[in-house]
Amino acid sequence: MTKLVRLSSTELQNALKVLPQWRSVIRDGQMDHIRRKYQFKTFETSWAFLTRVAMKAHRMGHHPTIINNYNIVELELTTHDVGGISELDVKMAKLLDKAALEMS
Ligand SMILES: C[C@H](O)[C@H](O)[C@H]1CNC2=NC(N)=NC(=O)C2=N1
Repeated sequence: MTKLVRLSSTELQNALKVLPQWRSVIRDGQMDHIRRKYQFKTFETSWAFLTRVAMKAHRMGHHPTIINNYNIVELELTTHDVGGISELDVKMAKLLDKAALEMS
């Protein structure tokens, strides 16, 4: 794995062009994490998705913050080691969107 670096605002905005449902969240004046809300048909489908999220997180050693409310799942991604958002967050967001699409 290449060394992770914090993405600049421009780099992140470019990366999010292919992740239109993800938003960057500013905290203390700088980009802190990216987040996305998913809505599934049922509670069970939400948890089928979250099972896949958990397996990907375990494999990648990268763990989203997970909020679940029945059929709504909200995920947040940040890279603590760089104090912001890195390529790893963007890579994981793409993988999670692919998994969610397969669950729809
Ligand atoms: C030591 C361990 O691999 C690191 O702390 C990992 C764990 N999971 C992680 N998950 C996320 N989202 N960001 C991180 O920076 C991170 N770091």
